[in-house]
Amino acid sequence: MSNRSVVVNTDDVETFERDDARETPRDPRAFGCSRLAFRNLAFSLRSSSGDGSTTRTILEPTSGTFECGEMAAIMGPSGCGKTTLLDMLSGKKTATYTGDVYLNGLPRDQLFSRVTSYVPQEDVIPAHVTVFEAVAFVQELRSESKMNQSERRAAVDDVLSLLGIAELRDELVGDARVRGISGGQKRRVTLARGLAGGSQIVFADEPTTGLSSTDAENVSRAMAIASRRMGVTFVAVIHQPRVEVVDMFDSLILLTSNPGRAIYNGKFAGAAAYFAAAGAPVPSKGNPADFFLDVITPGAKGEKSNALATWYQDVQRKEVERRVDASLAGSKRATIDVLRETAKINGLDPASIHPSPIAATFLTQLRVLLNRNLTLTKRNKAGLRLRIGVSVMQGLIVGLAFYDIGSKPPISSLSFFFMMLQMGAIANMAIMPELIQTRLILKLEQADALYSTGASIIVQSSVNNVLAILGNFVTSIIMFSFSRVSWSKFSTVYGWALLNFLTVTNYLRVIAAVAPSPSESVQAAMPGLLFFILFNNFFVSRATAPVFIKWALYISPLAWTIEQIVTGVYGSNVEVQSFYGYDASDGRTWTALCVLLAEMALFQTLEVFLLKRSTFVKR
Ligand SMILES: Nc1ncnc2c1ncn2[C@@H]1O[C@H](COP(=O)(O)OP(=O)(O)OP(=O)(O)O)[C@@H](O)[C@H]1O
Repeated sequence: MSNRSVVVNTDDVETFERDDARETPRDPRAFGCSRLAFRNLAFSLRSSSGDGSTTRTILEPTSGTFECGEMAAIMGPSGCGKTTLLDMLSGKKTATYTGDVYLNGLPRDQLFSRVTSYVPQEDVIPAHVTVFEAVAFVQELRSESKMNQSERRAAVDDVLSLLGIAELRDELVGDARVRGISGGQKRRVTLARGLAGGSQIVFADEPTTGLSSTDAENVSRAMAIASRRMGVTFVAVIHQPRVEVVDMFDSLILLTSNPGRAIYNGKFAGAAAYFAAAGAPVPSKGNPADFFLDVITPGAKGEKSNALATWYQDVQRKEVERRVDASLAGSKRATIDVLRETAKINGLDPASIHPSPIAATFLTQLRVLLNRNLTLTKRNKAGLRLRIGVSVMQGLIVGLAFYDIGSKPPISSLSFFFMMLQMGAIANMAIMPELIQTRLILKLEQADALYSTGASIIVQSSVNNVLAILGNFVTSIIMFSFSRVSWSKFSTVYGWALLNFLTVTNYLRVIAAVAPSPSESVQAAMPGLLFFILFNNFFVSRATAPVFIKWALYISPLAWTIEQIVTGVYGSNVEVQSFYGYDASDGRTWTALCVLLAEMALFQTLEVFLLKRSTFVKR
């Protein structure tokens, strides 16, 4: 539960010794505590070629258990299925697999993500938030209790201290372009986010990979402290660990590859004796983890992977099955009961814990997301400057090209109005890459049940739309001033241009919802934009369009917008009327308004639908 108050000293991490980790007393009840069991988790890939379909086994059926507060490592050679096993355990695997996972004696339910969190290999945190804000964001959204600001701050500071990053609280997280904290520190921030959410089980994919040995040790030490003090269970995929890192773990699942199979599944402390009994004694010198990996890596000198896999089946498998049976025979608690029990222990009203996969109410989700979005926008000064600069430049270039067009015959100002609409579409294309980049963060956060797709779309589209509208307004004002078209026409022209702008924006957001990458999004948007641009009552009008394609003019937002601008500005001009093939009495203002609003709503709905369905993070 997030109202946990972890009493630690800031220098805990420095003074923390390995033996402390094992002996530090903990009271898991206050923090909530869950156990996990899994039976026969297996994953295969089917592929069809000319000779029919073939199946490649990635991981053979594997079972095991994790007790409350256990530090469990999953190790093995590259490609043996470590991440696959972690993803299946955490419920993050998107591909089909077989086997079962049980939480507290019952099959995983839809509240599983309220008591677990997943720390991915990459640290996906917005660059412009501070370390404190990054952690507070998760804490606030996953919090089960109503805390005031200072309690909240204290709870976040506790977690930062626990992970030894309290002194970084006001530093920006950063990325390749924004100066921020180091890779090892960022790993600890990601772990802090996992813990701040009150997770009882944290799944971590290679939390120490790519770090200096000191950083790797600090990260695993931080996990060990959280595990002992808060009863958090860690299941972590570990690569080539140093002795100091290995020593933090209680248990080990060793897998070999081709295909992925279990070699060992038990206490770390018992592994050496087990390997000795299996005919692979651990040398007295050196890191036992290195030895285990050497001896189970197919192709490595002296490896015994097949013999050890057979040994596992003959000797240890039954014992592991018995552990699974015992775990399933123990007390059975549904996740909602676990959450409510923990709430009660912490002095909260259990009835206030609602059985939804997302802990925060919709209003809280909106508020927290809006706060972050505004903060990020304010801090990204370079981005803001670019937006303003581009808007002004666009206005100046088009304005100069159409200088004094207002004093020319009406028919010649049509291309000016058309360009005004075009500018909106171009400005929108520029923000698509940004939309797609933030989409990855949103998707990962949604997978951790921090907030709903609906809440993120509402906040993201409103903040983006306000900025885009402001930029478009600046461009339009500059263009209009240069054109010297009468200002009395501005509200008509700009009003319709704005509606068109929002419709096209929503169309582009649909594309951004499904496009695999920023560059592909621009390509994918082209056919639709071309359609709008071509069937716009300007290049192709009702007077000139072939009969079989006239319908296009009835669904293109640009066609309706240009018609309304032209009838609004030059309604009684005969030359304009004959060019377009309508007369001023057509007066289809309400129809145009309804078409544009309906398309806007349709695109918005499509975006929500597609974002909910699509899995950008394929596992
Ligand atoms: N959804 C999937 N679709 C296709 N292949 C997959 C999928 N999931 C896993 N694999 C394949 O299964 C194999 C094992 O992958 P996994 O990431 O679990 O291995 P690993 O032991 O974690 O490897 P490494 O240590 O190199 O990260 C790889 O060949 C991977 O490409």
